[in-house]
Amino acid sequence: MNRILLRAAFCTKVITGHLLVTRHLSTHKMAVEIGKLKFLGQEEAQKIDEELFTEYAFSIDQLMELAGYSSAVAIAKCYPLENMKKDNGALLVCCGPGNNGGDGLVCARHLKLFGYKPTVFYPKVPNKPLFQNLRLQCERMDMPFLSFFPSEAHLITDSYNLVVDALFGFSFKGPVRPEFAPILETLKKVEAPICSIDVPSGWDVENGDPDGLKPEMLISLTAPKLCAKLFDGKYHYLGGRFVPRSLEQKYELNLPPYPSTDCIVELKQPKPAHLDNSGENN
Ligand SMILES: NC(=O)C1=CN([C@@H]2O[C@H](COP(=O)(O)OP(=O)(O)OC[C@H]3O[C@@H](n4cnc5c(N)ncnc54)[C@H](OP(=O)(O)O)[C@@H]3O)[C@@H](O)[C@H]2O)[C@H](O)CC1
Ligand SMILES: [K+]
Repeated sequence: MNRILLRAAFCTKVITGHLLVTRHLSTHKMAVEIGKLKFLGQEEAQKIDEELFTEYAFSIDQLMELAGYSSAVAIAKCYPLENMKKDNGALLVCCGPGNNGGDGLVCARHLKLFGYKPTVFYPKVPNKPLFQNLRLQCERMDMPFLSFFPSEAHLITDSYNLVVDALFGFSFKGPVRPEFAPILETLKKVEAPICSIDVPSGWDVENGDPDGLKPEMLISLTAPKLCAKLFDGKYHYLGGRFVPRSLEQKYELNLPPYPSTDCIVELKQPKPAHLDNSGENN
C-alpha cells in the first residue's frame, strides 16, 4: 500500500511541478494586460524623471544605462540574431540630441556585446562629458558612425535588419526642426522594422501622430506615455525597472509585475479604438 501511496505522491508532485513550470513559463511568455497601468502626460513624465534625480538621488548615467540595456534586451528578445538575414545582424541606431539619444548609445553598446553589428547615426552630440563618453565607448567597440543620413530609405532597408529609433523621447515638442525633419521623413519610408525607445520619434508625446513614424516595436521606459495608447505595432515592452515603490505609489503608476529578475515586461494592449472594429474597445 505504501508503495502505491508513494508512487501516487510522486506522480502528483511531478504533475504539480509540471503545472507550476508550465504556469511559470506561460506567465513568463504571457504579456501582461494593460489593466490600470498609467500612461503618462509629458509634464508628468518630466516630473517623475526629475524626482528620480532629486528625491531619489539617481544619476542620469545610472538610469540611462538601465534604460538602454532594457531596450537592447527587448530588441534581442524579439529580433534574435540568428533570424537576421542581412550582414550578420547589421542594424542602425539613430540617436538624437537629448537623453533619448543617450539611451540609444547605451542600447547600441549592449547590442554589440550581444553579437549584433550596430552602426550609429549621431548628428548632434551635446557638449557634455556623459554623451561624449557614451560616444567614445561605442567608437572603442569598433562601431561605425555615419557622417550623413542616407537620403534614400531603400538604402537603409537594404543594409540593415532593423532601425533603433532613439531620436526623441518624452521632451519632444513638435513640429520637428529642419535639421531632423528629413531624417524622420526618410525613416517613415524605411521597410525594415523600427524599434522606438520610449516614444516614437516625432510623435506628439500625448496625442501621437497618425502620419508619423510607424514603429514595429516600442520600448516604454518607467511607464508608457499617453501616445503609446495609439501604438499598434507588434511589440510593446516596458523597461527601465528602476522605479522605487514609493514613487510608483505617489504617481499611481500601477506598474505590472516584471517576471522574476527580468528587466523588461511585455505589454499587451487592446487595439487603439480607431483600429479596433471588434467593438470591444468602444
Ligand atoms: N526616467 C526615465 O524614464 C528616464 C528616461 N530617459 C530617457 O530620456 C528621455 C527624455 O530625455 P530628454 O533629454 O528630456 O528629451 P529628449 O531626448 O526627448 O529630447 C530632447 C532633445 O530634443 C530636442 N528637441 C525637442 N523638440 C524638438 C523638435 N521639435 N525638433 C528638434 N529637436 C527637438 C531638444 O532640443 P531643445 O533645444 O529643446 O533642448 C533636446 O535636445 C526619455 O524619453 C528617455 O528616453 C533617461 O535616459 C533615463 C531616465
Ligand atoms: K524615440
